[in-house]
Amino acid sequence: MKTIDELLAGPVAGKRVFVRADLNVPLSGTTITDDGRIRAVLPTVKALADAGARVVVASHLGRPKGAPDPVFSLAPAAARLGELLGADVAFATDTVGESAEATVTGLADGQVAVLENLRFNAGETSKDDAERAAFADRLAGLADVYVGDGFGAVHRKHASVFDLPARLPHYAGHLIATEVGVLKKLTEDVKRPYVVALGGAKVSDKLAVIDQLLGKADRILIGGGMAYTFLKAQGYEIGSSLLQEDQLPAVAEYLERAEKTGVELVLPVDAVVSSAFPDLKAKAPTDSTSVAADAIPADQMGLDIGPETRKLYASKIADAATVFWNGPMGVFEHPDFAEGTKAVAQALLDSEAFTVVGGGDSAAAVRILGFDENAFGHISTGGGASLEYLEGKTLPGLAALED
Ligand SMILES: Nc1ncnc2c1ncn2[C@@H]1O[C@H](COP(=O)(O)OP(=O)(O)OP(=O)(O)O)[C@@H](O)[C@H]1O
Ligand SMILES: O=C(O)[C@H](O)COP(=O)(O)O
Repeated sequence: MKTIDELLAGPVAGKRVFVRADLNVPLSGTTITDDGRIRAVLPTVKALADAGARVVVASHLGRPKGAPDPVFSLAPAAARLGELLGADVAFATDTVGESAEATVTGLADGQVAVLENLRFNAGETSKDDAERAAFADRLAGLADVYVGDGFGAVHRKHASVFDLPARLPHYAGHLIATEVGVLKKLTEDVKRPYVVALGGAKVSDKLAVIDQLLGKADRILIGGGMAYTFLKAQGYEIGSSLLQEDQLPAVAEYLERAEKTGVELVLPVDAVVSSAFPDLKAKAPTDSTSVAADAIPADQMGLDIGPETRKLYASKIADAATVFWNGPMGVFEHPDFAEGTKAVAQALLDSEAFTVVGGGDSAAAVRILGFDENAFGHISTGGGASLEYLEGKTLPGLAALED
C-alpha cells in the first residue's frame, strides 16, 4: 500500500487531491457531539494543504436513502473542519453536480473543500457494479489523485471507497496507515486472555462478526442492542427491545458452538429497561428500572446492561491481556442508560490489558462520558471496519489501495 508520504515526497502543489474521509460524526440536530473523526483526518488534510494541494474532502454521514436529506448534511462537519484547520473551508451543496464542480474549480492551491454527503447519490452504495462505476467516474472527474483515509468505512464496497481509487493514482492517508498498524498487531500476536466486548445498535452487521470471533477470542461479552437477540434465542421475553429476528437461529448456533469449544460467550444477567426510547436531546428523566434478564416486562425495552452485568463484565475484563471493545453497552447518550458503557470503559482502564476501543459512537462515548482517551491503548475510528479487520477479512477499501 503506497502511503501519503510517497505522494508528499513528489510535487503536489496545484493537484486536486480527493480525500475519502469518514466524517460520520454523532450529531444532535446540527450540533456535533463528538468531533473525533474530524480530528482524526486532520493530519492528512493539513499535510496536503500545506504542500499546496487543492484538497477535496468527501464522506458519508448516517444512512440517507440515496437522495438529498438535510438531516444528514455534512455542512456542520465542514464548518468544524474549517475551525480545526484555522482556515476557510468551502462547502459544495452537492457531490458531483454544479456546486461540486464550481467549488473544486474555484479552489486555490492549499485550499480545502468538503463535498455534500456521498450517500445522497444512489450510486455510492449501490450493489450494482455498473451503477457504482458510473458514480465513481463522475467523482474521478473532480480530482487528479485519491487518498483513502476514511478508515471507518473501509469495510464498505462503496463507489468512493472501492471503485474510485481504481480510477486515480491512489495512496493511504495517515489515519488508515496508523489504524492498520495497530490492528495488525492484534491479528498477528494477540496476548491472551483476549476479551472482546460487543454492543451498539448495528446488530445485523455485528452479529455476523461473532461467527469469526468464536475462533479467536477467549471471552466475548455481549451488550448493547445485540444482547436482546441472544436473550430471545435463550427463550426469554425481551419486550420491545431491539431484535434481529432472522438471526435467531445463527445466534442459537453461536451459543452452542461457544459451549462446545470452551469460548466464554457471556450474556447480560440483568438490564435497565424503560417503556419508551428516551429523548436524547432533552434528556428528561425516564421511568427506567433494572430487571433480571429473564424478567423483562412485555411492554418495556432494554436500553442498558444492569448493575449485576456491569460487575460481571468488569470481572471478565480484569485479568485480560488484550481487550477489544466495540459498541456502547447501552444508550449512553441519555444518563439513565450510560452506566453500562461507563462501567466497561472503567474496567478497561483498571485492567493491565492492551485496550482497543473501536467505533464512531464507542470512541465518542469514551470522550463524552469524561474518560481520558489517551489512557486507552488505541481508539479506532472504525467500529464495523475494525471488527472486520480483526476477523481477517479482505476489506474493499484497503484492497483498493493496495496495488
Ligand atoms: N440496547 C440498545 N438499544 C438501542 N440502541 C442501543 C442500545 N445499546 C446501545 N445502543 C446505541 O448504539 C449506538 C452505537 O451503535 P453502533 O453500532 O453504531 O456503534 P459504533 O461504536 O458507532 O460502531 P460503528 O463505528 O460500526 O458505527 C449508540 O447510539 C447507542 O445509543
Ligand atoms: O460509523 C461507521 O461505522 C462508519 O462511518 C460506517 O458507517 P455505515 O455503517 O453506515 O456504513
